[in-house]
Amino acid sequence: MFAARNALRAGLRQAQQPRMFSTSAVNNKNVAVLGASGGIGQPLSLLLKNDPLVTQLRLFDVRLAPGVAADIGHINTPAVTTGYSPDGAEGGLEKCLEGAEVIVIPAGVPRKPGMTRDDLFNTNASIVRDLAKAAAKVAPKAHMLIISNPVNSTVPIVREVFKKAGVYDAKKLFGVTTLDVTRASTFLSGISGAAPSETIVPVVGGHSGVTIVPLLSQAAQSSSVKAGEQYEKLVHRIQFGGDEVVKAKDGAGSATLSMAYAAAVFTNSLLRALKGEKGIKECAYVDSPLYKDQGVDFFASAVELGPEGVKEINPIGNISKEEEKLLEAAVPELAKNVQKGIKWVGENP
Ligand SMILES: NC(=O)C1=CN([C@@H]2O[C@H](COP(=O)(O)OP(=O)(O)OC[C@H]3O[C@@H](n4cnc5c(N)ncnc54)[C@H](O)[C@@H]3O)[C@@H](O)[C@H]2O)C=CC1
Ligand SMILES: O=C([O-])CC(=O)C(=O)O
Repeated sequence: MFAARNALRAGLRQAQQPRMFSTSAVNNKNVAVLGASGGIGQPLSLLLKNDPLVTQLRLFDVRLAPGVAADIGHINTPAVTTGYSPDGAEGGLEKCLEGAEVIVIPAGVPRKPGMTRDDLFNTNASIVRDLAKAAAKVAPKAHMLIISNPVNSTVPIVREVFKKAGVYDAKKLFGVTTLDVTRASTFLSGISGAAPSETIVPVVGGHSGVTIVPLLSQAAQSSSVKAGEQYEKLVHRIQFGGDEVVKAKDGAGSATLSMAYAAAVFTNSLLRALKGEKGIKECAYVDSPLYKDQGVDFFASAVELGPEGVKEINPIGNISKEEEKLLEAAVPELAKNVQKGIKWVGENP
């Protein structure tokens, strides 16, 4: 009977431990989420509260952030959670950003059916610019993780804001493209039957339609995909996975839960690298030399993360003829997206 009771207690104790991310290291990381009350922001904040590497969790939104923080703050994990709104008692955006080491930005409007990510530019460009301005002022050394679409253009906007403020560090700016990698893994494992955790597909380029280039030939399970129709359908599904969710949500927005998961995974990888863990790689959209000669200042590829952020940008590696064609289509489109962001913020500083 005692044995049974002890087992129950042990089980409960285990159930009460924060799970999902593994680490036992002591840490001290201050993470801010801007746009924390939204479809992505809320589950992302929940997942970050469950990440033992986060010790301070600062939530900002133009609405509801103190409420979200009060709710999440009751979870018995170490992160001390505080909510900030523009006119709240805790102080506004700048107060939220004080001391932030990692700033994750899912603020902005999502797509509705029939829209492209680029259709969000007019609304989201100024939201991201203003949040970046505050970050450049209050937390200039923070790592910036940009989720707001169109990522291909919002990330260059953040760079220009930081450059103008004289605080730009290319190693610390990331467009979060982890959802593309997550989808590629899920969809390929659905075909091959291998565990998703063992199905790793680098996805390079950018984060919209044809700029999303899955390098299926580099996955261990690549031979399970038949050349021709099956390959083309898989590539299309990875490139347009976002549309699948937008259509299914039928006007109520785009991917939020899978995106929150993907951003929490990326943030955890970065936090582990910042505290010195070696050999951590993620695909991310970064200031990259790979296609700069073609006007593409930012490009997603596998990046080794280190204590300063980007440690090394890996080359694309060996790719198939099909993937070469996908890259040929992606690069000019990406160049346009990058230049659009730079031009806009130049005219709207
Ligand atoms: N990078 C990626 O892979 C993905 C990016 N996204 C993008 O993420 C963005 C957010 O999507 P959802 O969370 O679904 O939208 P949502 O509308 O549910 O949430 C956005 C939140 O941003 C807040 N917000 C608006 N202006 C703000 C400001 N100036 N400061 C702080 N907060 C502000 C809103 O109050 C709202 O709570 C969209 O642009 C969407 O396209 C979505 C999925 C994947
Ligand atoms: O499709 C969208 O608009 C949201 C997004 O970026 C994604 O789900 O990949």
